[in-house]
Amino acid sequence: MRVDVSGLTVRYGDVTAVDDMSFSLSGNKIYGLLGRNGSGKTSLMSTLAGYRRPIGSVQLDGEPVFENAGAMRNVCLVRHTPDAADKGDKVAEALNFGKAWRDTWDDTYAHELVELFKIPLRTKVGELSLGQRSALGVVIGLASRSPLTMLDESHLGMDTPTRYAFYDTLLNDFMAHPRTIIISTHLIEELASLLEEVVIIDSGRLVLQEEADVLRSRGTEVTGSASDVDEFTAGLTVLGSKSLGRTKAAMVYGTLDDSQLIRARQLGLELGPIALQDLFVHLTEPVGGKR
Ligand SMILES: Nc1ncnc2c1ncn2[C@@H]1O[C@H](COP(=O)(O)OP(=O)(O)OP(=O)(O)O)[C@@H](O)[C@H]1O
Repeated sequence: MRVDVSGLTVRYGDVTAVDDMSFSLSGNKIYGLLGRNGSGKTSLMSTLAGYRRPIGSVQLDGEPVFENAGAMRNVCLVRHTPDAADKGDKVAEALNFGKAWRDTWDDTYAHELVELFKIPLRTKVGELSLGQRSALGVVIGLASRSPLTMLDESHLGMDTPTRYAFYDTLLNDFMAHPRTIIISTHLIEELASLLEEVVIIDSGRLVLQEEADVLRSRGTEVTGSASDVDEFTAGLTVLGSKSLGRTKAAMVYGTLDDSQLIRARQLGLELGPIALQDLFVHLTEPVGGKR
């Protein structure tokens, strides 16, 4: 499903959560929506799901989503907890709700996932542990097979092995059933290999939208003897560095030109990729104010 956002603003009283944002997603990819706390991710996704009237325009496959039941049936937004379900409902009832609401729902898959994540079907949603509630959200998101599926930090409560099982499951299911999946997360490195395209927002504004590989290629880790690394990185944008004895590794932002690559070779420096997480930190406003 294609997503077109144009001049979108979301306000809560005096607070502008999304500020005149425009972008398009061509669809059928796994997108990472990255942004610091309070940057507007949830507000943006709620608007994409048609939960609030947009100031500006939000179109899914060329149709406005707000007050458009047909378009909304093609969207599944899972937040931190499965809000589709009443907390007094049992898990099985929550799944039935998903099935009733979504034409693309795969009930057999939903029950496979419930088993995989060991979610007790007869327990009330409100009585699940945090991790089980997160897993239920993820089950609803995946089994919905919605053309636009948005997972808003929905895996946050899962422990590490469960999160890794979720990442594997997500990728396998996406490959079998390509659709537009938008995931917001603060655990960027864990998810980085799954993301095909990245949208970074900050203070309600779009910072960049880029293929994940292209974004990664914008940074380089330079490793070698501390003095050589210092010489090489003088005048470059260094995002951070770490030292071990006389060896130093510095993260450099920006593409290196041919002469810099030759110099690196002359100095015997090792050049490697940089973590998406480090680029993200650089591209968004630091804690405490402007860079
Ligand atoms: N219901 C609301 N009423 C008033 N202000 C709100 C409301 N929801 C969000 N905001 C404000 O809008 C801004 C964006 O919040 P939003 O939840 O969209 O950000 P987020 O990127 O999802 O944050 P986080 O990563 O912390 O979940 C914040 O300043 C927040 O305080």
